[in-house]
Amino acid sequence: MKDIWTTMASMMGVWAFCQSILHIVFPPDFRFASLKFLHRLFQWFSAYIYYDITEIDGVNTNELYNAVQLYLSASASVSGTRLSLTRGLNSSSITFGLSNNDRLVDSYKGAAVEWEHIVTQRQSQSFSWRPLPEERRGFTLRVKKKNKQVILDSYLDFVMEKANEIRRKNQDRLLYTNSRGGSLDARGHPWESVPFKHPSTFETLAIDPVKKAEIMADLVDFANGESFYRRTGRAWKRGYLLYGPPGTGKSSMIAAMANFLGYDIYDLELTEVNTNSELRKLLMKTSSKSIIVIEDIDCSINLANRNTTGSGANSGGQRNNYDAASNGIEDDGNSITLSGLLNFTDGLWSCCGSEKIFLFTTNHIEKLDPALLRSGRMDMHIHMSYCSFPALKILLKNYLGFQEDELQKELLEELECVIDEAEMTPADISEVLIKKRRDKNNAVRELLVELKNRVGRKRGKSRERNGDEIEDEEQEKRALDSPKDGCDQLPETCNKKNEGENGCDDSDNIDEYD
Ligand SMILES: Nc1ncnc2c1ncn2[C@@H]1O[C@H](COP(=O)(O)OP(=O)(O)OP(=O)(O)O)[C@@H](O)[C@H]1O
Ligand SMILES: [Mg+2]
Repeated sequence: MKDIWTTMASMMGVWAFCQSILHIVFPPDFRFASLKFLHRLFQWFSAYIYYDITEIDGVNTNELYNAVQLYLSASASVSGTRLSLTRGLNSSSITFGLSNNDRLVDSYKGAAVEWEHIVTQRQSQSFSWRPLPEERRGFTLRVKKKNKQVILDSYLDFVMEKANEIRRKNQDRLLYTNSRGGSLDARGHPWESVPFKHPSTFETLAIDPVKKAEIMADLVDFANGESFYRRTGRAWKRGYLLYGPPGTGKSSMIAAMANFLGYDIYDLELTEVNTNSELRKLLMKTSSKSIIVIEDIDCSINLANRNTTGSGANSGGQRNNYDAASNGIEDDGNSITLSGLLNFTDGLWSCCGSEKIFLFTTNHIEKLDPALLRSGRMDMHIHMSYCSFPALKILLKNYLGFQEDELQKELLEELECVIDEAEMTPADISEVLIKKRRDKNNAVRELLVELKNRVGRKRGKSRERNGDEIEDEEQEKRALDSPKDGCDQLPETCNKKNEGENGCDDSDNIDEYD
């Protein structure tokens, strides 16, 4: 034992002596250069290559760092023993992350990669426009040199894509609005956002199940159709027009679509947009995987006829048929045009970003210019109609918890008999069901009474109208038989051709459509 200690002491003495000789013979610069050389030599012979992904790239946040953290959170939650937990703003779930100096092995297309999370204290605060965090964080990615190409070519893109997917899944939907007019926020953004928490889903939506399935299949095809759209040279976007009377579920359908696809909603208030270029800027600032909504499009702008601009379809920013008087706005030539809106939905700018849905709603489809309705702009026209019998069954299930076989057969038959003729909207029916929901059976009976009353009133009115029409016809006949001086015009009759969903008493619509 004593011998061992003596040998070790003498070895350490020799080592100290050699070190002092090295210090004298080789100056610090030389030592540094030789260390660098040794490092290079090591790298040359090493089978691995290392990539550092730091949290802050200069003064900007490195998006790749955040993406890697999210991506690894999916695997870390299963395999890690010490994990960091985070919950982001507007996020409804917790994400896991690697703790300091933890490692995780991943594989991609047969290539194994190793991630290490490295956290060090920042030595000194160098000058910067914004304060930097005290810790310097980063990931080091270790890959075999032979796999370098596959990692650079597609693995990092794959990581970014997966991270976006996880972010979308974890984060609440956002509802954006341009209600600030043309002004921008501090980051130059024209949209304001709030978390979107609308509970409407396709399950709660009371529409014909066949139509519902068709819409859902169309949405799925769209969301999965990236390669199809690329192959056919089409912009990856789709337009839906929802039309029908008030209270038939157009807004609820928008919310259901957003919840189904997990998209954000941009609720575009056209009356807040002053020029075509402002409209374009708004479009440019929308993200992919989003639904751009213009509600009540017929009320937002006069869309009767784009040719009245006298300026062609692509004349963004020029004056048009904006009916300043009827909208109570000074016509100062600073207004959006129909052609601007057409370009917004199907022009070159409409495809900035991708995977976007344009969704317009209206109570009066007949008021819209055919150019706006054509395929490519509004690919699918969805008629939201009065409550049908299959839709009623959905409402009864949702509001009262009734399954179809729980209801008396006779009651169901009676409901089926009157529901179409009563022309009651799902909104009106839900109101009846909400009020009486504590007494389920009574609620259905009350609804039946209400439906029957409506049918009675409608039949009464139609009898009155028929009576008036017969009277009118007789008067007309009498007038023709014995024309009086200065009365050579026929009495005005209702233009059935243009009769909208709400009957023909809306003479304004008919005039404008003609
Ligand atoms: N098809 C439906 N399925 C389920 N609920 C509906 C449906 N239609 C309407 N409702 C109920 O009625 C209310 C009003 O519906 P919604 O706002 O979607 O109608 P709308 O067609 O957008 O009306 P408007 O044309 O006036 O904007 C909603 O809160 C919803 O609960
Ligand atoms: Mg609505």
